[in-house]
Amino acid sequence: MPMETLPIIDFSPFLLPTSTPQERRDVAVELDQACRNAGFFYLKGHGVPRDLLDNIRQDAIDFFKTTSEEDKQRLALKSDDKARGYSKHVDAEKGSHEALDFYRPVAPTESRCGIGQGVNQWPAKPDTFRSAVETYVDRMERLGRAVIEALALALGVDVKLFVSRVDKAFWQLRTICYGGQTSPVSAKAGIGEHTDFGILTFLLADSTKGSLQVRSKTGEWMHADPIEGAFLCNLGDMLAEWTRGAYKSTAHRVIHLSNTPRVSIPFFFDPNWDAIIEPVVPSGDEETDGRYVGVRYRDRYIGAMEEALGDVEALAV
Ligand SMILES: O=C(O)CCC(=O)C(=O)O
Ligand SMILES: [Fe+2]
Repeated sequence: MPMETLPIIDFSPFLLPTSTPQERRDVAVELDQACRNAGFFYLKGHGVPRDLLDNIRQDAIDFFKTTSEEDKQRLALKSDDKARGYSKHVDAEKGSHEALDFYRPVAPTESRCGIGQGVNQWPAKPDTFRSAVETYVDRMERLGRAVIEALALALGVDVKLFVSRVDKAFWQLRTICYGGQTSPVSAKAGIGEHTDFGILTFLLADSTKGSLQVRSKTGEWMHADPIEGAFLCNLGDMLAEWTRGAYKSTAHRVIHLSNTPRVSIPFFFDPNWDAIIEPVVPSGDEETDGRYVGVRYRDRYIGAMEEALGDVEALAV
């Protein structure tokens, strides 16, 4: 299936204070359609300044290009939190990659930290990395809330209720590097087929084509190449839960075959750590109703992380 089948949505009329209610509604309807059909769309006119995108992308590229193994290991995930820091995922079948991950800080609730609880570990170099991440995250949280408002408008549900579940979003910012493939291919670079488990993912990536693939409605894999200046967005399992499956949390994977590395930066806009995610749309279909009974986001997150951590090579204590 050609790439054009993923919709490209201009979000600017929703953000502009001068837009009419109808113009805002039109954007909301476009988003709603994309969420019901592909579960993936490109978002342009998002209002995140270009220099913020360029800065974080360049710092992430520089980090992976110049950081020694020793310095990476100093940033390795801590054994309690298991979330924030550097990790190398090695999986011969699904593909391998390395990542430096940042999360909303969460204070430990018990005497010792648990999974997902802790503070970020910042690399010393590039020295602009921390401010690039913090400025970017601040803007991305605003964008995430604005998209949620648009979806609430389209779904005809209480905006305040929707926003109250994401106003302290447990965001995750991953910086990922897929190694360049040598010939013959030694360790396959990539990430196995999965759905994201949060609400919305906003992907920023370098210009590499042909690596990220999305499962289409008919079950075929299609490439989702970057469009400069636009985010590639997809929905996570929590949004499917909210809408009783009307919105699709679509499977995707990365198979990176190029001989140069690829750097990608997904921003995961997830619910508040303690949010209970219950469907917000009325039930209608007796067959599917039983499947959407509500989940506590934190429980879902911890379950998903325990599974994902199976292929992490080393954890620091
Ligand atoms: O690297 C990419 O393009 C996608 C990464 C991804 O799907 C994920 O981290 O959940
Ligand atoms: Fe993903």
